[in-house]
Amino acid sequence: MNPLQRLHEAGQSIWVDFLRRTFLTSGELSRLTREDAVSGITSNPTIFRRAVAESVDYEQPIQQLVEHGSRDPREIFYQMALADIRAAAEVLRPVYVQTKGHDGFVSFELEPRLAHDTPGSVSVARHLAEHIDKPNVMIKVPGTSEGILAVEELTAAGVNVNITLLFSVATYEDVAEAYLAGLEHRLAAGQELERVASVASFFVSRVDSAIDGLLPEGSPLRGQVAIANAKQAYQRFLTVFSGARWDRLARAGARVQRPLWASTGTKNPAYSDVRYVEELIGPSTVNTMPLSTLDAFRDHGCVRPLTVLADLDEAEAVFLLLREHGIDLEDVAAGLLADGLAGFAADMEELLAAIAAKVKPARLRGQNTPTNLGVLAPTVAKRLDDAARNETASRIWSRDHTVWKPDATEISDRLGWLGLPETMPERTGELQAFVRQVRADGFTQALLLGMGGSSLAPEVYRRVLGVAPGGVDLTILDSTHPRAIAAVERSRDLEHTLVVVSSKSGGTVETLCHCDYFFAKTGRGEQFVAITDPGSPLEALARRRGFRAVFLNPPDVGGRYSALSVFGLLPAALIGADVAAILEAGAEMACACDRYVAGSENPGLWLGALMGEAARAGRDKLTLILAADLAPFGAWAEQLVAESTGKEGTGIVPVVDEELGGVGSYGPDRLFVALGDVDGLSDLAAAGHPVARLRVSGPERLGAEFFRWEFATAVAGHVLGVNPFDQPNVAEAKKAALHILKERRLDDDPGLDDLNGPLGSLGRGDYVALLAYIDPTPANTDRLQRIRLAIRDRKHVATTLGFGPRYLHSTGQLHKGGPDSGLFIQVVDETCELDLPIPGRPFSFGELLAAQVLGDQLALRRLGRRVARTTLRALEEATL
Ligand SMILES: O=P(O)(O)OC[C@H]1O[C@](O)(CO)[C@@H](O)[C@@H]1O
Ligand SMILES: O=C[C@H](O)[C@H](O)COP(=O)(O)O
Repeated sequence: MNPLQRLHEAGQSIWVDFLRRTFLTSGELSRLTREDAVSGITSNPTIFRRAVAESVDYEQPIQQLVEHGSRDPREIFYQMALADIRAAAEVLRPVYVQTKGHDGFVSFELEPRLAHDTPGSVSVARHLAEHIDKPNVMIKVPGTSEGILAVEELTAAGVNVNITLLFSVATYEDVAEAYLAGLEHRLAAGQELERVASVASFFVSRVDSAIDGLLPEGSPLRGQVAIANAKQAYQRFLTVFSGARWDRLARAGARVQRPLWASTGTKNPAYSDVRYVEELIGPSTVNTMPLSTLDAFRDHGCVRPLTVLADLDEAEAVFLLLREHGIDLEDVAAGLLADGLAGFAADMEELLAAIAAKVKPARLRGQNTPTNLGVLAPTVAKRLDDAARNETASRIWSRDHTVWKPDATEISDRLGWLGLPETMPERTGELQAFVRQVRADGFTQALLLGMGGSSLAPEVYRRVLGVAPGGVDLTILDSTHPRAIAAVERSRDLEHTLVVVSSKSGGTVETLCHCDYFFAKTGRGEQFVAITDPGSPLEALARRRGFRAVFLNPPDVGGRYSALSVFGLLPAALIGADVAAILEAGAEMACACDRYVAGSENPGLWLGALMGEAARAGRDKLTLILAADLAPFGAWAEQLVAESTGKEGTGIVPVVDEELGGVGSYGPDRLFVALGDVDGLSDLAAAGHPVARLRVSGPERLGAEFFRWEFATAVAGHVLGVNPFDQPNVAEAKKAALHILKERRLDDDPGLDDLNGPLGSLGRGDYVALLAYIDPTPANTDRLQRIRLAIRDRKHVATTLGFGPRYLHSTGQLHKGGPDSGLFIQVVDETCELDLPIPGRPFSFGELLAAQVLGDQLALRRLGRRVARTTLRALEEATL
């Protein structure tokens, strides 16, 4: 017999304080049970943290779980850990059977966050016990006062409990009392007692570590207190589990709650490495040992039976002396409990972080491949360090509004986008069923009416993905130009067109006017569907008019953050896109942006830090260079970035669809971000412009890109110190336009301007925004694009192009709230012979558009911004 076997013979159960997958699968545990009389296992968050972080055992299981759709590190942890616990329970089952339920247990610890939550502990422990579904499993509950209350309830419910983190004899007694009370409940209820088992994990070596530090160097008390403390606990055990009260329970089949000596690995190398085993040998006890202690004891452990009962007088003397030193063991125990919980909590967090780092699927790894961040590299690196220190990503995921502003208004109720990849899969069935019915009812086309956040993502889906077999063709209308409306109307078979009215607020004037216009044309509610927030005026209108359906979106999702909500996904479903795959891609990116993924590994955090720091360093022209198959994504990202960051006099000016030029075309105010496969950036990088490349593996990855940019924009807002979820200046132009219409002030229009002055005013760091209130045809777009490039190359300033009123719901916020560096050139029709009335309104579409031109001009002028009005032809003459 080796010393371990002799220890077993002396009445002590030997458990190992260790767990790892290969420990089970290699047959090692099984060998230990055969050769070393090992009869149990304990685990805790530290053990799991080390198992995952310090071995390769979990690489493959994690990848497999990810492939099966698991994303959340916590969920992955439970899947893996519980699989291990079950497997260990199987290995130990023969012991359990042979000992008739006395031994052969595996312990799994509750998360430390439940330590002060009795109902939470009870419910999670019961759930775990049911879920693991093995008779020889114990759930570990900490010995806090709330934990002890849970022990009573759990015992009464027949759950095996291992009470952990016990340092004080008084607390030990409370624990034993809770166990007895739990058994008595069972007895009173006529339930069996025999299958209920429990151990009380009394920690040993940690007590010496704490007390030794309080004693003077060379004190003979050093290294004595932990064992004396445990011996006292054993004395209490003998008392509690004897006498009439216990006998009554024992007669009904109850098992004693065995003291388990935990923390028996020697921490102080000056002490014997088997000290906390040799000194505490006795019947009805368990010693859980780390593998090193197990090996040491097998090698040179000495079994003197009943050491736990030896030298009790000395133990008493130790306590007296301790008091003379003014050390209160109860205080020390309380501190050790608090430290123990904090340590396990930290290990749990680290464990989840380690899982998250492995979860990130290979295809999202290395997403951030900066060609050359040049001058920005140190500031971005510093920002990422700060983010790690301040737990920025973690706080964003915890929806902590103070990441942005001390006031929660329009922040706390705007963070729903973070959860969409997780929550929206529930609704895909509903969306697809709707589309099937629409098709079955003969609709072959769809027309989406919406502005900004309610139309830009649908437009990206439609233009990037096309219409799949089984989908309906989708057109988006976000112009009030009469010719654009007439063109849309002409291009479709209205009778077979489903009209999607999309507005979060349900009060956007353009959308409601479009809705009235097309409703008057068809008069059939079943041709219409609304997407809106619960309780909006559009919901009421849709119900009044008998729309075919009303899709209510979660109200905590802001318009420009709604691509992965119903606002984006219903239109995507209509064109036959694989909505589940879009969300899957979004979920992968959400996972890559997780709180546990730090620094440059976190695609959203990294991009946000880059955009924000670039803007702070004067490189506020975020120039997006998109691969051809992703080009339509630019308009969506433009709204997201501009409307989110352009406020309080700061902001990022997104520059999209500006053809790539030579090095000389650009000033030092640019940051280039390339998406997908694009060439031609090396010269810019070589010339010192910061250039970042984001890998996108194909259009089907749109869901991931939406999420990446949303997260990045939220981070950029944090870096700039603004609230990225409001749009405080949008109302100014809206109000002005409605006032003009109400007061019939269209005749006050100041007319056209000479462009020489404004163009001559352009300086370094400025940008020119072409605001086109003309028909947004491809031909007009081409002409405006040529003008942009000419201005850029001649004046070395960034240029943007937006059609009105569409841009009002996108970059309009930035124009008014952002930095005062824009020159705004409104491009209007020379004449417009066509106008369209709006049913039930005292103004036409032509008048609405004219009022919007004037309204925005007034709003810009009031803020002292440079604004000029011209026609396309005059602009060509002035610039080409
Ligand atoms: O979805 P709604 O409420 O019609 O709003 C459309 C757009 O208008 C804005 O509120 C700006 O006017 C955007 O933020 C929004 O995306
Ligand atoms: O149940 C076992 C305990 O968690 C373990 O023994 C603690 O040991 P430590 O003090 O070495 O961390």
